[in-house]
Amino acid sequence: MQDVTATYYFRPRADTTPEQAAQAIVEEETTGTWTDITTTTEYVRRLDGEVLALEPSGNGYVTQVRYPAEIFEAGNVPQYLSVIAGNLFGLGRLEAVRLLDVDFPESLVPFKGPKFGLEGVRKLIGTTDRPHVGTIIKPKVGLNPKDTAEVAYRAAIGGVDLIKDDETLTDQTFCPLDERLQAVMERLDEAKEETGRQVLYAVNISARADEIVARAEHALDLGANMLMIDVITCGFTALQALAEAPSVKVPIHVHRTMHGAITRNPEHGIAMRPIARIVRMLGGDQLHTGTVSGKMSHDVSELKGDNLALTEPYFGLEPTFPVASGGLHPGKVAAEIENLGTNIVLQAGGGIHGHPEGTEAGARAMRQAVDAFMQGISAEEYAKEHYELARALEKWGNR
Ligand SMILES: O=C(COP(=O)(O)O)[C@H](O)[C@H](O)COP(=O)(O)O
Ligand SMILES: [Mg+2]
Repeated sequence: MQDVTATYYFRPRADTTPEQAAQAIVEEETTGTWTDITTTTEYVRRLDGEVLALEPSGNGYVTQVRYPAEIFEAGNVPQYLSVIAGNLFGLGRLEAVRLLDVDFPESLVPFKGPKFGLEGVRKLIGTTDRPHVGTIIKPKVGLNPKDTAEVAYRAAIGGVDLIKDDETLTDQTFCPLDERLQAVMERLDEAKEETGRQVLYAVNISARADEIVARAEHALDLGANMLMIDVITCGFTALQALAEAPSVKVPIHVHRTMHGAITRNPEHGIAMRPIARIVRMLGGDQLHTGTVSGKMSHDVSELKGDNLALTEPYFGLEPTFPVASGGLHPGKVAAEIENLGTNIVLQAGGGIHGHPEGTEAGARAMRQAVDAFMQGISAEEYAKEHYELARALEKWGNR
């Protein structure tokens, strides 16, 4: 397809037929408006949209529509979104509408994608096939730089591959970014001397758009080996600016805080799928897409498709490493890997720092749960000879 196709679920208002509703979407987003107009000339007609398919689904309908590629400005993602996910959400003739997926032609994917991606991050850590284990420093706010670094050190000694800031921690006075980053990197160097393993630390540089690249460069000067961005609150182009900056030579970890306002309602909003595609196009090396068993609301079949969108061949772009996070602990590891496969970053905040014997033991327990799965042994069985895992299962159970 040379053009863009988008798939929507919708429920029409009582006085509107499904055909009229689908047509209202394509007209609003292409050449039409609510009434006939006198300014449409013949040459404009080639930019009309088209309803390609329409069928009943659940309480409403699913439609696939075609938007001519020419109405898009290549490379301008805010403009893409204004078409595929713009005014249509407010149309009164639709009681609810949800963008499920979008398919762009190659001409509209002039992006370079992830600089590292799944394989690049694996190379940095030195893994080939096992899931990565990450931790979010908890409490999410409050610790000073020294204590943050101590928690990071403990997690690194315990065996995590990745340590990250939480989404609300940026550069507040209780834990200034410079001090925190320097302290954490120093302690991670210390851990490396002891274990020989380099651990990534994703420092959250989320900030106003016109400052984010400078903040990233400053963090890199201070030794950052990974950057983190809250992509929905910062905006997609903030990610693009970071990923495309020649000075940014470390992977970018993408958190999706606020996505629930957009993705969660099964009848209205934007599914995670288009967001995942856009984050990959714009250069996110790792992206949160959710868990099958964690604390955040989730839909397993959508999640599997979202992770596929991050990893399947797509115009030669590197795959983005999917991240499962939110309410995970060692007892949940097997279910996550069974459903999501081994190309996954499994993150635990509470599930590591809540271990009865502390962060280091918590990190060991998570790694042991992954090792057990990779060896085809149940967590319960493995726990018989792995004390930290046993303690974790005792506290949280094995599911
Ligand atoms: O801090 C956490 C999880 O902490 P914990 O491990 O203590 O629950 C993340 O912000 C959530 O994963 C976000 O959810 P999502 O990944 O779905 O965006
Ligand atoms: Mg968080």
